[in-house]
Amino acid sequence: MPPLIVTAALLRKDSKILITKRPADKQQGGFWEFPGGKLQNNETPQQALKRELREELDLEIEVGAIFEVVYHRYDWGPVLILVYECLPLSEAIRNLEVDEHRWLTVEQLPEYDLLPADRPIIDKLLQQ
Ligand SMILES: Nc1nc2c([nH]c(=O)n2[C@@H]2O[C@H](COP(=O)(O)OP(=O)(O)OP(=O)(O)O)[C@@H](O)[C@H]2O)c(=O)[nH]1
Repeated sequence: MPPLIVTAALLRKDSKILITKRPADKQQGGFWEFPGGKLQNNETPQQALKRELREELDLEIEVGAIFEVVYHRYDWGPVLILVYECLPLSEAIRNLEVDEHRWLTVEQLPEYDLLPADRPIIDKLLQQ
């Protein structure tokens, strides 16, 4: 089975990174993650990220360089996660499709239950 292509934003502000909590009723609900989502139809990854951040958080972003690519097999199938460096273009965030959001230092990330596929991303951040 080909992997599900997913985009995720490494959104940085004042040396902190944004994580969001998946709603309980969603697949893998209750886990924290880097905001983003699946690629739709003809979208580029950058377009998908911008759309997802708008839908989930009412936030406009600038998408920068790729930070990491993660291949992970869940029991329901594989995902390929494209993680991009991103910057917020405004201050306010609304929890439209997420339960909560937090700005964390890299050191705080391991204290949160992030999705299993995100482990290599956290490790890379900790190494830098
Ligand atoms: N956005 C995001 N997805 C992740 C991360 N890590 C990870 O394993 N995933 C997986 O990638 C998939 C993303 O799907 P999603 O359900 O969030 O995407 P979406 O918003 O387009 O979904 P929907 O339109 O069905 O609600 C999920 O299976 C999720 O488990 C992450 O850090 N960020």
